[in-house]
Amino acid sequence: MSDILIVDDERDIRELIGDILEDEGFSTRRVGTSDACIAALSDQLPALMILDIWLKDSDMDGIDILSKVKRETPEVPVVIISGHGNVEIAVAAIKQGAYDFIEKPFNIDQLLVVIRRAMETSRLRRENSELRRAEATPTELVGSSPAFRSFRAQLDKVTRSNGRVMLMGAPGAGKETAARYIHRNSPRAGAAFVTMNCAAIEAERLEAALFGRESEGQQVEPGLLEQADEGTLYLDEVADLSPETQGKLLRVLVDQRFQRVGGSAQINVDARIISATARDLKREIAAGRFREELYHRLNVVPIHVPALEERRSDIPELALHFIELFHQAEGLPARELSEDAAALIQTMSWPGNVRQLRNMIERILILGQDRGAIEPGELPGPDGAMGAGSEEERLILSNAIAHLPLREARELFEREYLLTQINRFGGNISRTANFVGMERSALHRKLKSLGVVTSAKTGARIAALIDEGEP
Ligand SMILES: Nc1ncnc2c1ncn2[C@@H]1O[C@H](COP(=O)(O)OP(=O)(O)OP(=O)(O)O)[C@@H](O)[C@H]1O
Repeated sequence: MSDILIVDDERDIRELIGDILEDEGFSTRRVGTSDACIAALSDQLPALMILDIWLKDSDMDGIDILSKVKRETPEVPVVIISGHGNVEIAVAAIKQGAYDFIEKPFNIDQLLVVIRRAMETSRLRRENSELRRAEATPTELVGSSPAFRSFRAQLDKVTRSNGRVMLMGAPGAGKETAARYIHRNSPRAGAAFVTMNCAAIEAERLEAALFGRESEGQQVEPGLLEQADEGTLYLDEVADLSPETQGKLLRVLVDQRFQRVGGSAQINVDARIISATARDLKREIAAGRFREELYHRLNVVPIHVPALEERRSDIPELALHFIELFHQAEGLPARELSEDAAALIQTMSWPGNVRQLRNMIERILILGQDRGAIEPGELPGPDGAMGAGSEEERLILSNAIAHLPLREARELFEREYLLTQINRFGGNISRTANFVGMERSALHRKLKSLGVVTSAKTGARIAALIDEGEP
């Protein structure tokens, strides 16, 4: 049954609204002050709140309560009751996130219509966001470059064990995605995957968040560790834990059990811990910012998550994957990637890694053409590109290539040189070939042999061929 919290300082109005709603099959809780309202909210979140703007004998008025609710639990829809002549305030409340307002004196039908609509909208919004979350979480890890395959092989190995894993990699490289992959393919897949962002949590709240809370006569609030029982707890950005919270976490890892805040019983849980960091923890330890013992406890199996620059040939395949994802989930146009665009995106710099690529694709699909292949002109300009070949840079590179005796080093420079030139010519293979004095087909072959994919569709196949050709 849907629970509605009614907040009004006038008893008659509270009781009237409450009785009407109960007749309609809703359950209600009724309070007259801001303190009672806050207590009711922390006791249990309602499905909807009806809130009077003016509250006598209260520390907070309706607008203060509204902003607290929208900040802390935005999923609870709030319908404002305003007195006659307070419409301006009610409109301001809507701007702050209230769903709608009803003006006193109101008629019952109008009240019921607003409430039913608010409930329906909030249900749809909840379903949509759950759907989106499910769709935004890839069911597979996309990538077939040698670097990515060796990374995936390491993940596959640890899925079978139960050991703690530390994922180290640049922002947006796919650490959480990798952690979810491990969980989903492990014997723990049937239980929860719970995440805690260590950078976002304050030291005072960590204990309650991690261990939960209980008090006499009140409900027990299980913490993240308990929620992850038999499943996996993902600790994101562990390097950002304050020294104090590092100590607390270490204690749990050592003792393997804990007490809820306010409770006395020892609780044992079986949660696998996977942690992640974008920072160099050894350096953090040397600088005295991270506890070495915690590092060793968490870092049982270290896995490096390769940045996009270490696996450029995966970029077109990932771009196509995101086009398909946004097409399926959001109805955005299902476009192709032109050969030139596929070449160009491999030369760009991607400090935000897969997330940046994903955002770029989303932006292009929203703002760009409705159909046809994505062309280099739709990609971000030189600012988003790798050092786009100044004349001086080109000379340095070609001199280096001309004088380098070692084949491997020569290939490396050649690759960088060719990438720079493709970038400079906006991904246009013909113009690049012309400039570097090669036939177009020869340039294609050369790029393939250097691990640069010139066709998005065949990208995976080519990467596989290159991989097989490697020692
Ligand atoms: N191999 C992959 N295949 C498909 N999608 C991926 C892959 N790796 C990452 N993504 C997508 O890229 C985005 C960023 O990935 P994720 O959140 O896992 O990165 P992260 O390294 O945990 O980021 P942060 O450093 O900010 O915590 C997500 O939308 C994720 O779905």
